[in-house]
Amino acid sequence: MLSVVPTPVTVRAPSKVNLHLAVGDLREDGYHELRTVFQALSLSDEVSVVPADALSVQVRGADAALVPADSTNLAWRAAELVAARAGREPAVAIMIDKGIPVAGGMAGGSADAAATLVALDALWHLGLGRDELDELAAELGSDVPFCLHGGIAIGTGRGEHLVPVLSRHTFHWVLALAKDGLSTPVVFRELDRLRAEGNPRRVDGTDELLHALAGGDPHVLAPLLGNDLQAAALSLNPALRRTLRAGVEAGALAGIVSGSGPTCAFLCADEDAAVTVSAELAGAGVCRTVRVASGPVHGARVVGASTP
Ligand SMILES: C[C@@](CO)(OP(=O)(O)O)[C@H](O)COP(=O)(O)OP(=O)(O)OC[C@H]1O[C@@H](n2ccc(N)nc2=O)[C@H](O)[C@@H]1O
Ligand SMILES: Nc1ncnc2c1ncn2[C@@H]1O[C@H](COP(=O)(O)OP(=O)(O)O)[C@@H](O)[C@H]1O
Repeated sequence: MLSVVPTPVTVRAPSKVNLHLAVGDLREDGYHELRTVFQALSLSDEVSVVPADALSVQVRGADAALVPADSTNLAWRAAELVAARAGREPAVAIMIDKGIPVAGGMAGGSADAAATLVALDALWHLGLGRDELDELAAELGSDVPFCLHGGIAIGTGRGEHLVPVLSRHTFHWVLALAKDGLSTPVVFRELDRLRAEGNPRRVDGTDELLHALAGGDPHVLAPLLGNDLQAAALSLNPALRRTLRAGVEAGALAGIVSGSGPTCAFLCADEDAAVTVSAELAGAGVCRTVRVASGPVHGARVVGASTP
């Protein structure tokens, strides 16, 4: 008798860089009020789901050993959440192909959570609407809604309220991945400590930055990039100063810490410049490895229902 092998559904989800990240006050719920401009980058994860007897997570890729393969994995939590919403058992095997650095400030776990929501919506033919997916995403983490949407967006609240920003231009980046990750809550706490002690400089408004995005000239955009968490990430990992300097010396237009770090993101003039900067940075010995990426790219999206 022929047995039917289930076909996996595969979803690709992007990483992100915060072009602008203004951190406001600490709220009573333990989160900080944010205003941020996200851009989705081509460095991405792929998540495949297939029916199974019980829920499981497997992770592949260079950083796989750093990712929990249990119920603390954000993809696992996303599967439980969609299953509860659909009133069914989360009986799926989840395979994560990791391209996004772990604990790097590039929303890797959030990308996997967003990808799992989209994959299970497709696998189980749930027909969840945008609003429902957004609501589930926001329950999973502050960055998950953006990983669903992709593109460029302004995020407010704890980052989950999104307004899309239209841009017809592609920007080219080099990412310097660090040896060790930084914990997001620890970086926010360090910023609170620095602010209690003194008055670290805060980023300006976003008007000029949004204008520069519309114009598409990376030379205009470069000096407008800013991140309030950068001072905290540098305080916890002072070696990042050297990485930031090396990227600019290698020819990048500007370098910033991505989100809570420690990945450093360098904006380059064009694709050729990004390749040159990445080669120089790789040889400078200031980071674990380098990647070239571009953005904006789309959010979590089905890329295949392939035969295994
Ligand atoms: C800083 C940012 C910038 O985009 O991203 P990363 O650099 O970590 O990727 C985000 O705000 C991170 O979002 P995400 O990683 O989803 O964080 P969550 O799981 O929601 O929160 C983890 C912890 O970070 C702190 N947190 C997060 C968001 C926020 N607006 N204020 C906070 O203080 C809280 O201590 C919270 O418990
Ligand atoms: N699917 C996942 N991918 C990566 N990390 C995950 C995942 N699920 C849970 N984690 C945990 O979340 C932590 C933060 O990871 P990540 O989302 O990559 O970084 P960041 O919050 O800096 O963007 C990791 O150290 C890991 O323990």
